[in-house]
Amino acid sequence: MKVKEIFYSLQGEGRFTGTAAVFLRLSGCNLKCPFCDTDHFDGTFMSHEDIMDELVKYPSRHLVITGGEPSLQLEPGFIDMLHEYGYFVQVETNGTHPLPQNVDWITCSPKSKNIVYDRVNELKVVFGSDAVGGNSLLEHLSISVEAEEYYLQPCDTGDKAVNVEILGRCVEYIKDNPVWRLSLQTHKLIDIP
Ligand SMILES: C[S@@+](CC[C@H](N)C(=O)[O-])C[C@H]1O[C@@H](n2cnc3c(N)ncnc32)[C@H](O)[C@@H]1O
Ligand SMILES: Nc1nc2[nH]cc(C(=O)O)c2c(=O)[nH]1
Ligand code: SF4
Ligand SMILES: [Mg+2]
Repeated sequence: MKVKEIFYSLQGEGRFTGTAAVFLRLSGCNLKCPFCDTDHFDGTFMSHEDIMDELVKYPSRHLVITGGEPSLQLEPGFIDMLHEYGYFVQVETNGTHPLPQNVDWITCSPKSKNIVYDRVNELKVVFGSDAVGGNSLLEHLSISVEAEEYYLQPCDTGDKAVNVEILGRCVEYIKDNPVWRLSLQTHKLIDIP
């Protein structure tokens, strides 16, 4: 697989915020979101065994596979291998391409109408970027995806004043639509990876 980076941190977003987690960031994506906060372009080709050797150096068995778009590279056999080593496998996906069925937790953050899921574990919608239609991206995309948990994550625009304005609207939106919960990118707040 083409790997951008492997690192150890706390899950900063959504349901497992604050959980010590190993991150496997895979290279490449099929979308070009204008607000994307991640460099996922180059990378190193690694075998499943090479990746496993890196992951087990860290004590947590919560693995977050992200990217880029991990669904473009993940195979069920690799998830089986992770399970044999005791990992709980959470995957961050844009939802445009199916994931192996043996993934433990799907966190879907849609940006396109072409979503292959009717239901995921966690829906995490980026909120408030003009580039994605302002307030409710889901309404903008006119898709419906069911989930166990629903999060709105204010868009990090890189401009503090704009971020504050987006956060204010996000809070008001959640107060009016209480199925949603706030997901802050807490790793950025405390300056960890
Ligand atoms: C970099 S993406 C990689 C996984 C997958 N391609 C996706 O989009 O879900 C990881 C998470 O960061 C979120 N994200 C990306 N750019 C963001 C930004 N500027 N502000 C807030 N969240 C952002 C995405 O929506 C996604 O939930
Ligand atoms: N700490 C931390 N938590 C995260 N949760 C999802 C991330 C991602 O880039 O997918 C991410 C990330 O980049 N860092
Ligand atoms: S789908 Fe995810 S990784 Fe790809 S460009 Fe959008 S936010 Fe970035
Ligand atoms: Mg990130």
